Amino acid sequence: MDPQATLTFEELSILNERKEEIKRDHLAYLDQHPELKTLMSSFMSAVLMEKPTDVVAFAKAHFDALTPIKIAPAPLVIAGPSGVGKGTLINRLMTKYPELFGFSVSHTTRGPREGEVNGVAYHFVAIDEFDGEVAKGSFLEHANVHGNRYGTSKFAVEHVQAQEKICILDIDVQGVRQVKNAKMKVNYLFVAPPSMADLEKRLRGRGTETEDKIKIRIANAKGEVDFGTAEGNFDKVLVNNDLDEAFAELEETLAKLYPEVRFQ
Ligand SMILES: Nc1ncnc2c1ncn2[C@@H]1O[C@H](COP(=O)(O)OP(=O)(O)OP(=O)(O)O)[C@@H](O)[C@H]1O
Repeated sequence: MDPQATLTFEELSILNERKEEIKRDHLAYLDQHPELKTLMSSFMSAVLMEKPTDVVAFAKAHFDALTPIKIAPAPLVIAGPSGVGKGTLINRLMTKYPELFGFSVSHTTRGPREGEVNGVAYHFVAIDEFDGEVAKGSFLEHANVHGNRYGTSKFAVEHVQAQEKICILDIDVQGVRQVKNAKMKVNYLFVAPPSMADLEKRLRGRGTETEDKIKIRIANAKGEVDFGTAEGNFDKVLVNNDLDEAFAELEETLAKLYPEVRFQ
């Protein structure tokens, strides 16, 4: 007898829901491991070319001889409220490990400022072109900032990955939500302030914002910290209290997230 025939409607829907959940989980895993497809199709091609009689022995020899595939390092998102110290930590990283990290070149619809070279500072594009790229799904994330559009294209990130560098994405919480929808393996780090009072002190201390802007940033920070510290949103929440300690913890975190890279 079919074992499912004895289940109640409620049990059946729980079972179906569970099956869907497992399917989603499997698909998410496959999305994060594109190398699996390469491995399996290269094995199948080898089998079909050789047509071995002993497939198991052939498989053993095939996988034993495998040299590690160079896998592009996952980009690193560093998010956190304005003034928390993201830029400070990133500068330190870039200074200490200049060859390990890179930045992607963003697209923008704002005009170039003096000295800004197209393709270096930004890809400067017209609004129509920007919208076209949005429609094509070219952007990992994009936003409107003070009337101008900014976006990080997948291609720009892949360009950094192709140089075997970890692409740092210094983006806000809205950007993080968008990147999470893109099917790309990304590591997520959230930088949190020791307290809101400390955050405010840093923003004022930096002296780059007007009082109104400081107020807006502080008001936004609460929601950002809630999102950043919520279970499952980030791989690591780093509290930037003492800068040296936070940097040491950042290095430890990176060593775990990128076991193939040496951080010391
Ligand atoms: N651990 C720390 N202790 C005290 N001050 C800090 C610390 N980290 C950074 N700062 C100071 O806080 C201010 C803000 O830092 P920073 O500009 O790096 O922030 P940010 O997160 O990049 O901000 P934004 O998102 O607005 O660019 C700077 O003046 C910086 O020197």
